[in-house]
This record gives sequence, C-alpha cells and structure tokens, in this order.
Amino acid sequence: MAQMTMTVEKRIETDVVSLGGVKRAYVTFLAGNKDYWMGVVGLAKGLRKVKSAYPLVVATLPDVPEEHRQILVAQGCIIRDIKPVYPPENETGYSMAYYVINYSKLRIWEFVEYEKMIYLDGDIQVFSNIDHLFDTPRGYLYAVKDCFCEVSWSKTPQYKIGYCQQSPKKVTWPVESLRAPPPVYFNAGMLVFEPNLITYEDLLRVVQITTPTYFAEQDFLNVYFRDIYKPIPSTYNLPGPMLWRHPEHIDLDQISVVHYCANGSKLWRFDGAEEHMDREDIKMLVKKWWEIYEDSSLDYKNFVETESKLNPVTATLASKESVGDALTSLAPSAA
Ligand SMILES: O=c1ccn([C@@H]2O[C@H](COP(=O)(O)OP(=O)(O)O)[C@@H](O)[C@H]2O)c(=O)[nH]1
Ligand SMILES: OC[C@H]1O[C@H](O[C@@H]2[C@@H](O)[C@H](O)[C@@H](O)[C@H](O)[C@@H]2O)[C@H](O)[C@@H](O)[C@H]1O
Ligand SMILES: [Mn+2]
Repeated sequence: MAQMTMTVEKRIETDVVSLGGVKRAYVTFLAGNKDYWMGVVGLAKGLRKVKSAYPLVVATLPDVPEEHRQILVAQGCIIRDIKPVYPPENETGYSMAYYVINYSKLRIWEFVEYEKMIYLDGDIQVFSNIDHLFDTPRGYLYAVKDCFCEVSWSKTPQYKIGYCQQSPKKVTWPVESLRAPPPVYFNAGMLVFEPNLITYEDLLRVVQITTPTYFAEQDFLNVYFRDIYKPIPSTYNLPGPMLWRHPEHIDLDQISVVHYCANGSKLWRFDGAEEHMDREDIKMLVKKWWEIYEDSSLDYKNFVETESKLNPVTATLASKESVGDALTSLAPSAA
C-alpha cells in the first residue's frame, strides 16, 4: 500500500486551514452495544498510522454504552451524540434487517462546525493517507461506485440479469425491455461531503416522504444526491466483493481504503467460515486490520507521547482539536 508521511510543515499548513474556522474532520457512525466500537477504534488508529491531520468524530446513538464511549474518547475520538432517524414503515424489508438504523447516518449533515467531512463506516480501514480528498472542489458529494454482484442484491433487476456498473460491458443492459440502465450508484460506506443545515433539514423532510427500499439510507442518499454525486476511484473504498467479482479492476498495492462489508468479513467476528473468507487476499487484509488494532504505539496516549518527543509541533496539534489551541500552547509564555 502506498504510504504517505505527514511532514510537520504539511501538518501546520493543514491546520492553519482549520485556523480560519475552515474545519475538517473524519466522521463515522456508531449504534448499539455490539462490537462495532472495535471497528471505530481500528479506524481511529489507522488514521493515526497514516498521519492524518484531522480528528475522527463519532456520531453516536443513545444505545451505545458508556464503556464503549470512554474507550473511544481515550482513543482521541470526538463523540457527537445524535438522535435516531426513523424512516417510514417499510413493507418490502431491507437487504439486512438492521439497515433501518443506518438512516441515523443522516445526522452527520448537521455537523456544520465542519466545512468538509469524510464519512467512513466503522467497518472500514484507511491504509494510506487520504487527507487530500478534503481539497476536492466544493459543491459535490464524492463516493465510490458500488458493486451489484453479491447475493445481497438478489432482488434487484440488475442482479437478476447479471449486470454490474463495475463491468457494464460484461452483460449489456436490455434497454428495449428494461429501458434506461440504473444511474451510477455509490456505496454509502465512504462519503466526501459538506455538512449544511439547509440540506440537513431537507434530508429529514424528504426521508419521511420517501418509501424505504432495499439498501435503506444508501438508496435514499443515491437518489437525493444524484445531481451532485461525483464518482471517485475504488482505491478510496474497496468493498471486499470487488476482489472476486471484478479482480481486473483491482491492484491491491494501490488501495488506500478497504471496506470490510463482504458477508463474514466483519473483523471483530471474523472466523473465515463464510464463502470467499478463505481467500489469501481477504486473510491478508484482515491480518493488516488486526495489526493496526493491536498496535499499542498507535493508541492515542502513546502516539501523542511519542510524537511529543519526535515532533513537538505535530504532537501538540495531534492533541488539540483546533489549531488555535495548539498554536496558543506553543506560543512562548508571556514574560
Ligand atoms: O449494529 C450496528 C450496525 C451498523 N453500525 C454502523 O453503521 C455502519 C453501516 O453498517 P455496515 O457497515 O454493517 O453495513 P455494510 O457496509 O456491511 O453494508 C457500520 O459500519 C457502523 O459504522 C453500527 O455502529 N452498529
Ligand atoms: O444501510 C445500507 C448499507 O449499504 C451499504 O452496504 C451494502 C452495499 O455495499 C452492497 O453493495 C453490498 O453488497 C452489501 O453487502 C453491503 O452491505 C453500505 O456499505 C453501508 O454503509 C450501508 O449504507
Ligand atoms: Mn460497512
């Protein structure tokens, strides 16, 4: 995996951007009392390992236990409590029953103290620095195209005819019988977006008048942002199934972000039992995730301590939420 180191100068420059109130952050979403908190710890440590210049905000539902919250704060995360978002009743059901809680992800558009955020699912890991995505032109939503080939798509017309946007020439879309092919569709596990209160209020209004569909908030977000969605390469959100569905598009050495969404690939309960989970590449990616998760030098307290010896400026910045605090703390004390 390409590795980029964050120079002190770059870190200062990045944080000076924050100084002007132009703040940026990564954000993830945590619900329930199961083990997704481990995914968030892994993500926090992974972002530190690639020397990201920005904090990780965790949009947290009320049902996340205090114990998990404390672990995340100790790992340098910024906990933001959110209320659930409940969609209208859904007769057709979701691809996975628990997807209904994923509508609560919509709350992140309310975090307007940040000018731009990168949303990452808790089952994602960042293996190379992607801070440069914060510099993408404003006014768009950036995300990676999804794959339609897994059985989770079995009730969709594209799955039934074997069509996938990742390889549109493999099975030609039958325009005469099914009319226009589906618009480009993104995976909602990774999003580069701009929090905005007008958008946020409208999202909450429109979601209440939209019939829920198979992939819950992911379908909803695809329709809502259709006009400003810009695809970015799979290197920024590699869903596991791409490895066996579209290997011709994948160069693992170039992958910056891996999304452990394949059935059976959730790290905290990985046992290699499900189909494809005995693949060498999957086992390598799971091992890489655990190496980061278990690396105590990446724990927030150890990381800041080490950084303060090696790079006092970086360490100070790493330990402050805003550059203003950091520069103040660095300023020579008034005589
Ligand atoms: O019980 C849950 C289910 C989901 N999530 C959050 O919602 C995201 C989306 O769910 P998931 O990743 O399981 O969906 P997939 O990408 O596998 O379809 C997760 O990554 C977590 O950040 C959570 O915190 N607790
Ligand atoms: O609530 C709907 C979820 O839909 C998406 O997951 C899907 C999608 O990626 C399919 O293409 C896969 O086949 C499937 O396995 C996977 O679960 C997002 O990753 C997740 O964040 C969330 O929005
Ligand atoms: Mn996911």
